[in-house]
Amino acid sequence: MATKTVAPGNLFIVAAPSGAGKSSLIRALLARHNDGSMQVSVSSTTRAPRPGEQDGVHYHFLSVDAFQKRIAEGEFYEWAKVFDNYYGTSRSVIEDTLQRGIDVFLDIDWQGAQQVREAYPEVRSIFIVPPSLTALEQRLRSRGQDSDEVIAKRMAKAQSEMSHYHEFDYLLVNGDFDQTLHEFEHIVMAHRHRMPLQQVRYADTLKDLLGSSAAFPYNS
Ligand SMILES: Nc1ncnc2c1ncn2[C@@H]1O[C@H](COP(=O)(O)OP(=O)(O)OP(=O)(O)O)[C@@H](O)[C@H]1O
Ligand SMILES: Nc1nc2c(ncn2[C@@H]2O[C@H](COP(=O)(O)O)[C@@H](O)[C@H]2O)c(=O)[nH]1
Repeated sequence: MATKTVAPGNLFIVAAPSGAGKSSLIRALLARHNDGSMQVSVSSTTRAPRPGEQDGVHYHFLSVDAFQKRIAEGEFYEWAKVFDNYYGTSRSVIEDTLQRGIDVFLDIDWQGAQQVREAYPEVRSIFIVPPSLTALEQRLRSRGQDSDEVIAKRMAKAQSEMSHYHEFDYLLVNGDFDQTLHEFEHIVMAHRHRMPLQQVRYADTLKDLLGSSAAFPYNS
């Protein structure tokens, strides 16, 4: 019997200065598409878990020795040192997941994004910025999970991280969360269905105008 071939999934990078809201946006998008068609990659890190973070769910928490051993064994698709800790994406998980036709989101920094673009030119990358530095600091504080020292370190790095925005395919300003989520979803759906962004943006209007004859795979 012939085996059914599955079109590979799409790979997306979502990067932002810490606290701009990329994890929240990915989480919200996945909640809207909870049919198993998309997944966020669980990175490995040497950072200490935050309160409530679970090993294998939020990150795979590793010692520095274990992380370096994995670097030497070529287990990471990309890795980088961010805020004095190592972070990396598992090669086998990404390749297997894409192979099964599932879209994968990488919540990674600009250094990792550069490595992924080299390895996988088809990747689409989205950069998220906050509406202001004041809002960024407020978000880091309201998240309530990092010490003043950690927040100061992340704020000190924010502008140099944002200077890489032009390396990305799309830029989103995360002011109003729901609005940004909509824009994020439009980008993802346009890429997934190989449609021009405008066509996906006007999906609801076209559905109203054309009714059931509008062949839209996109449910907003
Ligand atoms: N548009 C928004 N308006 C107000 N608050 C927001 C918005 N988007 C996200 N937040 C809040 O900002 C905080 C930081 O968001 P989140 O953890 O998603 O950031 P992040 O970019 O993933 O940070 P990190 O890189 O440190 O993981 C959270 O408390 C989140 O609820
Ligand atoms: N290059 C990579 N960067 C990563 C990865 N996983 C997370 N990150 C980035 O690190 C910072 C800090 O994250 P936090 O959880 O400590 O707040 C943030 O910019 C993440 O996007 C990774 O696998 N590779």
